Amino acid sequence: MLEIDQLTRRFGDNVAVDAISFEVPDGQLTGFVGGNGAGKTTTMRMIMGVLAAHGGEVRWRGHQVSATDRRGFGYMPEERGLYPKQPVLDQLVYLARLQGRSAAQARSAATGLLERFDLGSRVGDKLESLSLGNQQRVQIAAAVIGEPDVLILDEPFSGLDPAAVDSMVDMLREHTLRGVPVLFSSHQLDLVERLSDSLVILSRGKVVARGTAAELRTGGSVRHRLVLSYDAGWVRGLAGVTVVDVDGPSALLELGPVTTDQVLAEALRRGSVRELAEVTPSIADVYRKVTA
Ligand SMILES: Nc1ncnc2c1ncn2[C@@H]1O[C@H](COP(=O)(O)OP(=O)(O)OP(=O)(O)O)[C@@H](O)[C@H]1O
Repeated sequence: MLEIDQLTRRFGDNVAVDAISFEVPDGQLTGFVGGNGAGKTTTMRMIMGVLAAHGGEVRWRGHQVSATDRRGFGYMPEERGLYPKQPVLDQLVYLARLQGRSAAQARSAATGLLERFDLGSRVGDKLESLSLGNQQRVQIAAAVIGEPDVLILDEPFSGLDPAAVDSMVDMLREHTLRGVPVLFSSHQLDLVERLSDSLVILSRGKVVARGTAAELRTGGSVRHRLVLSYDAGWVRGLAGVTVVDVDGPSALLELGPVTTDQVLAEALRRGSVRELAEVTPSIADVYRKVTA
């Protein structure tokens, strides 16, 4: 398990990452979400040691992470790490050699990955000659080629079409099955909800929510949608109810001490009721609420 404990980073007066703590459990895909400037890239850079922390620490398997540990971490940086003007195969072979593979092993691992990503015919091409989506695949290949102990991926899915996302996720799942903790950042909440075993939501340098998608969805107050055959404005005066929204005959409510039976009875007393149902918030709803 990778543990982030009270990690802090300032740039001048700006506290970009403010004493954040969370875990990236073994064998899990942890989605790291937050708006522009929330501090995701800065956190990942501190995890990788490319940026110094001003407080807190990163622990790997219970001890403070060392440079040697980090050599076993696969990293896809925001600025992407590969050389645009070099052939893709050569770059992957070079990286695998740095991880201690023999020339033959490195070549076979690199070729295997490129073939898997449908780039078998492009191995000799310069990176910059590939489409952006294919460049992205090669960047991900570079992060995983050393069979890393940990994977830190900054926006790995940006620019990928849905089929490419699925094939990347299948590949990442092979690493989580080996027990590897994977932390990936993304702005695509639907994707994060679908892929992640757990989520960490960052806002203005602080962790504002974390847990599985199910925990986050049900952790907040449960809401109910009430749809009437007449105007729902009267619910504003109903004791024990917080009115989130009223739009003509429909209302979104958070029930306090009052029960659904009581709301239903009151609504029926006034006219007919079309619907009273519990509403499960989406991760996007949860995100909007915790980052507001
Ligand atoms: N090298 C730097 N010098 C000064 N300020 C920086 C530097 N790097 C990041 N920051 C600031 O730190 C804050 C966090 O930025 P960071 O890039 O970590 O956010 P992010 O969540 O990755 O955003 P995005 O989703 O836009 O990539 C921002 O206010 C940013 O301007």
